[in-house]
Amino acid sequence: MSPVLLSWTSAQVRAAEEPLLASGVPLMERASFALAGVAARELRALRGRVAGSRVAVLVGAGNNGGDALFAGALLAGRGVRVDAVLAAERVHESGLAALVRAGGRTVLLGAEPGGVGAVADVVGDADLVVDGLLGIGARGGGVRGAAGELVTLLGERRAGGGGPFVVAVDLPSGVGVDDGTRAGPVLDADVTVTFGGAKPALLLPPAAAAAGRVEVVDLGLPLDAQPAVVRLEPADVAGLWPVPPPDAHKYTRGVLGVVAGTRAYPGAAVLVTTAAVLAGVGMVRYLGDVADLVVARRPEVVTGTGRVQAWTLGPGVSPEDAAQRRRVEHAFDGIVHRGEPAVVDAGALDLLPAHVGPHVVLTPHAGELARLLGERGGRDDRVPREAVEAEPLRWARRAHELTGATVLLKGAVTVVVGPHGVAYAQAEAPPWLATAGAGDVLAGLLGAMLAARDADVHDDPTLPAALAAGAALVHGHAADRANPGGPVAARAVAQALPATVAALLAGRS
Ligand SMILES: NC(=O)C1=CN([C@@H]2O[C@H](COP(=O)(O)OP(=O)(O)OC[C@H]3O[C@@H](n4cnc5c(N)ncnc54)[C@H](OP(=O)(O)O)[C@@H]3O)[C@@H](O)[C@H]2O)[C@@H](O)CC1
Ligand SMILES: [K+]
Repeated sequence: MSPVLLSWTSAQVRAAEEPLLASGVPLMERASFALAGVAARELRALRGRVAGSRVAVLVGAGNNGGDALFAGALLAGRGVRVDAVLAAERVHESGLAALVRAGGRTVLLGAEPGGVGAVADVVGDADLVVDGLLGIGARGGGVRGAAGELVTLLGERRAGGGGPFVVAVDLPSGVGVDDGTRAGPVLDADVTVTFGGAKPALLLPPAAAAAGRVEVVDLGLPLDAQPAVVRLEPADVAGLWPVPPPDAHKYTRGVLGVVAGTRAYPGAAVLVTTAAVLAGVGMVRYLGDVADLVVARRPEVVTGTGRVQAWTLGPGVSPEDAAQRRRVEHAFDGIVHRGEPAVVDAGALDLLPAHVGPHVVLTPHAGELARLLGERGGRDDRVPREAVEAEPLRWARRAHELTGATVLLKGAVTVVVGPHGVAYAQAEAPPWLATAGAGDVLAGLLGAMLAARDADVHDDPTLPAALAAGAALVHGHAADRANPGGPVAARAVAQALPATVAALLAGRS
């Protein structure tokens, strides 16, 4: 078992398994053995024993159902009472034979007196459910037919706090495998045992929330293509963070220009500059109307124009404010003509030039992304905020296509897309981080990273996406460090940055 870091699409997984299957490698045997091991471990945790417990196995028409049947057979062989619910007339033949041989019982969904409701009662009374309805062969749109009804009934039980522990086979059934959508009945899981490598749905919102804890079973698949979606882990931060060399001085560590805040929203200026200073940028140059307040709060900040390596533009800026608007537009000059990297947030999103490069990182939330798509795209791009939330990867990609920028879409899981198909999904943010000013801290933190690594950003157009994902990770960890498991104010998140970065660099986080 390894942590979930990389995910591959169903097509990539199929391509990787093909040569192994052709040479007779028993992939299903390995998969179902590992699956049965996880189920047995969970039963022991739940009931204190394996033998004598009750497991319901949900079996779809494909190989996902085959995995579940073989695992069911192994569990039956260990004294578990196994009831297999067959959701299709034809299921994996040798899996079914193995289950029956081992003493498992079967019910055919739809043929039972009492209908789906009666089957839901049997399943609901089990200690543990093995969900083998759909795997990478799922076509999306949720689980269809009677199995979909069963999934809905089981979901209602879970929502009511009841219902058995669910172990999903490969994926929670019903999710969009490659796009992370949940557009119909989905069986939410406590644990997902996924084979070969993770799939995008296990990392991407909104589907990822259905997966529970994800365990990857290594099947030795030759997955050497670029992963579809990546999740950075804490150990990756050291490779991204601009650790100063011994001969560093403030200019080599980067100067970040900040256009943020107005008299009406002065707090954003303080939060952005505080975060950038505490993230260790060489120098912050603040441009705006609340310089006195900024300097009073952060005496390290300088004011007035001058050379910068990167920009953070937009927090607390209203495009109607003529002076701030001019400063943002002036900064875009350097960004477009000299290639200075930039974070473009909030009010500056409305002032973005028609086309920029991936050295510009947009940091919208779903509502802002919907607005940007509506203004810059065609008729099909005019979607409400809810559509962006339902398919964040798709719409972040679309915004990248339309603008050329790297896009960091904020949410409970933050999605980042860049050029050449790179995509990240970071889930570190505790729900407490959904608070005013948290985005300003992220914008300052990411600006500091871009300022210090501006030369590398010129050389590698995919680096801003990695830095943005790294910033999201650091941001989430800082919130946790500021107040583990409880409410947190944006300023406290900024103040936690130095210790958070030190812990991540030392491998203590
Ligand atoms: N990767 C690996 O290395 C290994 C992979 N293995 C396992 O194989 C799994 C993939 O198996 P698979 O290809 O047979 O597809 P799977 O998801 O079981 O079902 C396809 C069936 O479902 C149906 N169906 C589709 N959408 C539907 C919907 N919304 N609602 C209802 N039905 C729907 C579809 O019907 P159709 O739409 O075509 O009419 C078809 O009949 C994989 O996830 C893993 O568990 C391991 O055994 C070994 C190692
Ligand atoms: K499944």
